[in-house]
Amino acid sequence: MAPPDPTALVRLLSGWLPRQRWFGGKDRPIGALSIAAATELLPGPDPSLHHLVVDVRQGAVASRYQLLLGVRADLPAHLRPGEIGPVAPAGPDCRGPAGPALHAYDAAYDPELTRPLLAHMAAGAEVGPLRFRRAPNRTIETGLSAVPMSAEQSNTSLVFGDAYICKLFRRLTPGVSPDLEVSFALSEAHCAHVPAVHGWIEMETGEAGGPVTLALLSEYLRTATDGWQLALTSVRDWFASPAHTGDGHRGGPHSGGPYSGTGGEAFTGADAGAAGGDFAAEAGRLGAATATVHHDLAKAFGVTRVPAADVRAMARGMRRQLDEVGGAVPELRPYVPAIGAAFEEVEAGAEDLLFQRVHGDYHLGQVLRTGTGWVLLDFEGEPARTPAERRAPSHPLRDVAGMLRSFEYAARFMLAGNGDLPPDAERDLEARARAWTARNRAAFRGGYAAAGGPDPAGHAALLRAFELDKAVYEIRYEARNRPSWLPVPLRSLADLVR
Ligand SMILES: Nc1ncnc2c1ncn2[C@@H]1O[C@H](COP(=O)(O)OP(=O)(O)O)[C@@H](O)[C@H]1O
Ligand SMILES: O=P(O)(O)O[C@H]1O[C@H](CO)[C@@H](O[C@H]2O[C@H](CO)[C@@H](O)[C@H](O)[C@H]2O)[C@H](O)[C@H]1O
Repeated sequence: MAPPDPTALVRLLSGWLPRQRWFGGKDRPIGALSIAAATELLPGPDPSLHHLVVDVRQGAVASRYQLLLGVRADLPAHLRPGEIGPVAPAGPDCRGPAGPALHAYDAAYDPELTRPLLAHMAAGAEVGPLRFRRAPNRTIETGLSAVPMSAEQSNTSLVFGDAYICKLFRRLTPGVSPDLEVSFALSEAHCAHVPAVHGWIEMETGEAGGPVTLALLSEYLRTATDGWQLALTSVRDWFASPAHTGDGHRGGPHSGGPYSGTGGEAFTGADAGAAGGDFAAEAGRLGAATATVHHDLAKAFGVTRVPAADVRAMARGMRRQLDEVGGAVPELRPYVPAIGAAFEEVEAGAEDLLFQRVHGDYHLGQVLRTGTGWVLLDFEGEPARTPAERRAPSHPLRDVAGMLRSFEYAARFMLAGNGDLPPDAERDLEARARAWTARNRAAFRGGYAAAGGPDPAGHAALLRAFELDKAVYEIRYEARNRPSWLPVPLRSLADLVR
């Protein structure tokens, strides 16, 4: 089957792309869209599969996305949710419309078309500029069908049988993806806290920085549950448990125990440790796993002594982001002076620090609990940062701050979901949310320090600045991507700037 008429496709993609969860520029209109590369992966005749690289310009911002484009004469019902629209096959000169309309759709949802990706990786195939790779000393079982994950994601992941998960990066950045680079290095080092990497797909572009990573194939952890879901279950359980004060009955008190607010996070009153679904032991183990991964990252990529001048520059970078987000999100403005003061404190007290590769966008949705322990995922860094920023070494407490924020997020998210409550009930839940957050943050910090990570208590100003910087990032992220979530990070600012 001939490839679709590019003019019609460009028009359809301009309407379809902004509706996709993974499209990063939803807050700006598309100025121009063009197809930078098209590779026929399966000629068909029906269906056919094409790999597209699409360039999008929005004002001064240029971004690049990839798409697996399926084309069929008839679109079965199960593929209709991925429909992009009707296209005519390209004419002989590849421009004019010719023949009856065909259906163009997102082929990530079509197991018939995604199955060959696995076979290509196993064989180390090369199709046009696309290179399919198998990791050294790893096997890839072929013939498995893929089911796309339903999770809300920045990318699209396909689960092949129950053996592999293949993440198709949606937004492409020059060179090797930090996710592949870091996951592969840790997998080769047999780090127990990352899934094994089995293969990847890359594209030769001739640009500096080497081939662009298109996809990452990892071991699928079938029985794992993600940290966000586990944390929400624990908060829900704690919110629903009968009122008690942590004075010893119902299995308490935990207020004198190891997770009772070490590191200046004391809480009183409601005892979050007395609820059935207590998460603190898991939070402690997660802290320890994080310290182990930081240790393995330092071993694999090295450690750099960063002079105080660069630490000052980092604090000024935080200030710049604060001003940008404050300009775009009016609700942040009342907090700008206090947040700015925290960044100035780091700038004023700057000293040399040891930097290394870190996770970069660390939160409860990036960790899975398997039967044997915690596993870390998605070493891509924050989607809104430049590739150079994502790859740059940083202080490991940046990740600690990300996870501390995430405990706060889980409790606030559950709080926000309770609608209008009588004032007493609202006060009670607010106190419970604070108690749960304090307990789990303390447990995580304790586990991290005990396993050899830099002691969070010894770097209080730096950790606070990282947390505030993350909160500012989250406010921009939510304003752009999930406006109904904006109150979640905003409401925690009052506590954070106290
Ligand atoms: N190896 C794996 N085994 C099981 N589930 C996984 C694995 N990798 C990712 N997942 C699931 O897919 C979700 C999204 O993965 P992630 O790498 O964070 O993608 P994205 O970059 O698109 O956010 C995770 O939250 C997790 O639930
Ligand atoms: O898509 P990614 O996982 O790479 O990360 C982006 O999206 C995350 C949300 O899906 C966002 O995380 C924020 O929400 C989480 C709950 O959904 C919460 O656990 C995090 O603490 C909070 O930062 C992340 O910031 C963003 O980069």
